[in-house]
Amino acid sequence: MKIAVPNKGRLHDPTLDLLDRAGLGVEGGSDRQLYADTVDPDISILFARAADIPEYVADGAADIGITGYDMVREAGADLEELIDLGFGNCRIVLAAPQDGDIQQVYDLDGKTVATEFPHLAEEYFAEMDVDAEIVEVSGATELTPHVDMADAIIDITSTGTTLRVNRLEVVDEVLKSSVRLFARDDVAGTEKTQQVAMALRSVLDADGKRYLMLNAPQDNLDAIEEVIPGLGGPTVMDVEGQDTVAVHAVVEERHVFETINALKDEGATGILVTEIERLVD
Ligand SMILES: Nc1ncnc2c1ncn2[C@@H]1O[C@H](COP(=O)(O)OP(=O)(O)OP(=O)(O)O)[C@@H](O)[C@H]1O
Ligand SMILES: O=P(O)(O)OC[C@H]1O[C@H](OP(=O)(O)OP(=O)(O)O)[C@H](O)[C@@H]1O
Ligand SMILES: [Mg+2]
Repeated sequence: MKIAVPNKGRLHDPTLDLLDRAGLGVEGGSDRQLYADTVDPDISILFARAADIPEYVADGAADIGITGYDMVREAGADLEELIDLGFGNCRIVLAAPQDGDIQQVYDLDGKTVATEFPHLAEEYFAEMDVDAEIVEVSGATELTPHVDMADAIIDITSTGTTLRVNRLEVVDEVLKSSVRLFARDDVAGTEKTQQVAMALRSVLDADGKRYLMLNAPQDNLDAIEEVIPGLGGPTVMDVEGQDTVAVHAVVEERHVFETINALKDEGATGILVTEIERLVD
């Protein structure tokens, strides 16, 4: 099984970090390598440009891939989306100079739009029934309206800083994107793919959760259980030869502070809070 992973850019580090936390750490450095092994002998990594990953997976150079949804849509690749990995959140937007003539997409009939996403742009204007000329650029798209190359752009925004600095404003949203795990249809259902998906999901599920351990007086167990919020009932274990039970539970990080205070009030002792690396159901 080969997983295609961004070789550089902003998606590289978070992707390797996520694989590592999922127990699929990449062996050896990843600098400028094309292939790398993981700790699982059956799983290797193919490093590729984020934009090329959809095609590599579709063509069989890799089996599954991690990249932005925008990249998959731009490539027009027919891939199955398995998990939203929750990072690389951004929007592809139509943007035009602030206080200019372009107030809405329909103002672009007969006008020019610069973008690194010509395929998405074609689809978008076809859907809007607007006849705009699309100019493909390979970067610094935000400059083009100021050098009379284009009347508007279709580009990525997340914080909005780049648009603001370039005196552009959003006219319409074309696509919402985030980094996701994709698979070719014929491998989406295999056991190995499902195992990788489960491992990645277990890391996401553990995010923001804490493991709580404590000792509680046996006769106050009901009150103690009441205090521990949600996420499936706590695990209770007898402590031999004592009137005390050990209680373990998974708790949302944001509830830890109030929960500990409430537990103390109910007579809990030896309270331990630890991080959770993975949560497999
Ligand atoms: N500002 C951003 N905020 C959040 N996600 C982003 C942002 N810019 C890009 N992305 C996501 O990351 C993906 C890859 O962008 P990135 O800039 O890392 O690649 P790249 O431009 O090809 O890298 P490089 O220019 O170094 O080759 C995009 O397709 C998008 O899904
Ligand atoms: O809304 P913002 O938070 O400002 O982010 C948007 C910018 O981020 C990306 O560029 P990136 O930083 O990847 O540089 P690049 O053009 O070299 O890819 C994107 O192409 C935008 O220019
Ligand atoms: Mg970029």
